[in-house]
Amino acid sequence: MKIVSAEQQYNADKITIEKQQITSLELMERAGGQIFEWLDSRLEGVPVPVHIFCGIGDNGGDGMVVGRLLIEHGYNVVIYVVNYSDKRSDNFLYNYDRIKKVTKNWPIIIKREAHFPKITSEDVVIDAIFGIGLSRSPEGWVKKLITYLNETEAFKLSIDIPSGLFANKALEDEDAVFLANHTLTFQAPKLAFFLPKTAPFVRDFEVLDIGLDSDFLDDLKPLAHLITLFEAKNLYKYRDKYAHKGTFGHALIVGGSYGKIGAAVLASKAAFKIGAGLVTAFVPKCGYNILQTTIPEAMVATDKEDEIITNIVIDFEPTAIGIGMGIGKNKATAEAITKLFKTQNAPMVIDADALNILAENKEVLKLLPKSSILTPHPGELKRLIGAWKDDYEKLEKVKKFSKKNEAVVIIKGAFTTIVYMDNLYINSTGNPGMATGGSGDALTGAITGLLCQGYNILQASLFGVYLHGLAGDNAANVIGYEALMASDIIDNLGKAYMELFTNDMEEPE
Ligand SMILES: NC(=O)C1=CN([C@@H]2O[C@H](COP(=O)(O)OP(=O)(O)OC[C@H]3O[C@@H](n4cnc5c(N)ncnc54)[C@H](O)[C@@H]3O)[C@@H](O)[C@H]2O)[C@@H](O)CC1
Ligand SMILES: Nc1ncnc2c1ncn2[C@@H]1O[C@H](COP(=O)(O)OP(=O)(O)O)[C@@H](O)[C@H]1O
Ligand SMILES: [K+]
Repeated sequence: MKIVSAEQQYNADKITIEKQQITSLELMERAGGQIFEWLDSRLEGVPVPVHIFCGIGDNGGDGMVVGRLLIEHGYNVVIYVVNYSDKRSDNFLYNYDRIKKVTKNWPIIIKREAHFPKITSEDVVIDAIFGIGLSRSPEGWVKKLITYLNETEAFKLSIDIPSGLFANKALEDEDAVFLANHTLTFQAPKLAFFLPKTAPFVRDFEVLDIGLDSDFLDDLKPLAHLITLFEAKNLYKYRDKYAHKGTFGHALIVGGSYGKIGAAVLASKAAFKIGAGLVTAFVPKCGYNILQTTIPEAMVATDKEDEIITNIVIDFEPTAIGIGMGIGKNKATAEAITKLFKTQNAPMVIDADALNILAENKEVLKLLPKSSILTPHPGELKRLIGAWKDDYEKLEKVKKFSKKNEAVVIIKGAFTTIVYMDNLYINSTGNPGMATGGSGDALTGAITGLLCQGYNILQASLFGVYLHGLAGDNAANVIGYEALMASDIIDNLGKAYMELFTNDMEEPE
């Protein structure tokens, strides 16, 4: 699914109006109508008090449409005009006027703090104050209104975007943003919905299809792609009936040190569970028995040292390499990585301490093989590219890094973001239960296992992150967030694959 900029959204509106020969009022009616239907199907006629706060732009116009439709259907609605300016949009004015025809209760004008209404926890608050047209952070009494509404315990629904957030620009004042329980956004999600500083204001969101011109949307280069079930399914490579284990490659997992052999175990298991044909784990000597007993399917090669990796010697040609989990930052280990970079041609997934070694030794970074995949969490990323002033600068810095090194960078976290050259991809699966030791090791193993099966570096990154998150979601559905451990993610990878096609297998009605 495409994530578009505010400018692209305005262009899509404009082109749709031209091509479908409709007025912007008709488009607004469509948009407001969708919000109404969403509400009506949930409220089912129950007249809970609904307070709609409308700004004076088109977002406010949407709010007026929703208000009118709710009133027409017998709901208990109070509409407010958040009158922060006298420059009311035409669409707003027209829909403001139409309220007169359906009720004697004319919208209440709010111009100062004294006008703020009482809201109870039983009420519904709809935020139609600012949409994607916000040009600067709300100030004065409008900011106070937003803070006031945030403090109420009512259910809070934002139309298009929580007021105070910019669709694709850094947040200026986090105290001036509506804190929505749910956001209903038009046609395409906004980038702000996925970035660490702004996503918490959106919480849950749904995209409402308002029928904008599909040719225009298909052709445009979006700000980012959201990876959903649809995209994941398209990535899947079917298995040939006559395939043999050689078809699915040989993964080399280089990980572990004394006390952290489990990292290599998790990555090796994940490589198998995602479908690698063969897996060899390269570990310090102390890991030999552990690997052989925990994963009998894996082959094991060991370093000459007992506790750390100092020289990676293997007697086969790996299809892909996953490296870094639990290896530590010992000088000899850094040297072993340098040598591996110089001698190996297989694509590599570089994680954890291997990333820290890269960050601390710019000479090693220079040797980073082209077409590598780096999987930093935000802490590791900061060490690699330096600090950033906001989420947008971070993404620009990572794009630059990706281009310079021809590498895929996977920024892990909620809404893991995959950066390749100038392109951004945002993952839609995963949950806070996955914030647990070892889940990153499982991801590295999974991506390595996909590379082994012929997925290219971008495909393996996107598909691996999606399946890893989906497996985590499946696990959380059964055991909850708290009990979830990295092994549960790995155990659910098979189910995640199957879920890709669950709907396809259902009998047509
Ligand atoms: N154009 C269309 O056909 C459609 C537009 N839609 C709605 O239109 C919205 C965008 O509408 P607008 O472009 O009118 O913009 P908004 O309604 O987001 O409005 C903000 C208005 O206030 C002004 N403003 C911005 N920041 C301010 C601040 N801090 N203090 C005071 N004033 C400020 C802006 O100049 C703008 O006119 C979308 O988010 C969506 O809800 C939908 O109805 C779908 C169709
Ligand atoms: N709140 C969250 N929502 C979704 N995914 C998460 C969340 N927290 C962590 N994850 C995922 O779990 C993994 C954690 O990786 P990492 O931080 O490297 O952990 P570790 O080093 O313990 O293995 C990443 O894939 C990340 O995207
Ligand atoms: K809004």
